This record gives sequence, C-alpha cells and structure tokens, in this order.
Amino acid sequence: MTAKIEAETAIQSLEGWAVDPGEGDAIQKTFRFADFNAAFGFMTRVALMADKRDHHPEWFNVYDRVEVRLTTHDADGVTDKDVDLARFMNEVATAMGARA
Ligand SMILES: C[C@H](O)[C@H](O)[C@H]1CNC2=NC(N)=NC(=O)C2=N1
Repeated sequence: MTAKIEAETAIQSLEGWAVDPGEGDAIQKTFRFADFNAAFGFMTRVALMADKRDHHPEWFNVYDRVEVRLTTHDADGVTDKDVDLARFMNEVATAMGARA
C-alpha cells in the first residue's frame, strides 16, 4: 500500500492546490474553464487516466467549474497517488485552457 504523507507536504510542489479544511486528510483545487465543453473535456481525460491508475477523484461540476478533492481511501489520507493525479490534472487543465 502507498504510504500516507502530510497534506501540507503534498501541496508544496502542486500549483494551485490547497489542504482541504474539512474532515479527513485531503487536498483540493477548483478549476475554471471557458465553458462546460472544456470542463467536461477535462473531466473525461482525467477520468480515463484515473481509472487506468485505479485511483479516482472526488469532484463536483457546475458548468465551467470543477471542484476536486483528492485523498487515498485505502490509506485514509493523502499519498503520492494523489500528488501524481493532481499533477496530471494540472497538465490537462493547462492544455484545456483552464483559467488561472
Ligand atoms: C478496489 C480498488 O482498487 C480500490 O477501491 C481503489 C479504487 N480507487 C481509489 N481511489 C481513491 N481515491 N482512493 C482509493 O483508495 C482507491 N482505491
């Protein structure tokens, strides 16, 4: 199993990510896109990679906004799997023209 790491440590190398202030160890980020098409394109690309890695995001979409929360359920906290998926999301979001 992947080892648990501090959420504060996890976000250090991740542009735009923050420690989730809610219950449980997790990291979070809200992505904004040009429209629903771009937001859903982002979600589609991420979903395929997440399933391939067997590591799935918690997320919520309204129109051009995608709110993401990452945690590793099996480890009951944040792990490198979350860091890797967060980094992939940042790359895809940039490619999809996400707003800063
Ligand atoms: C059985 C299956 O491999 C596990 O439930 C996987 C699926 N996706 C997962 N996703 C996340 N975010 N955390 C997990 O611990 C996890 N575990």
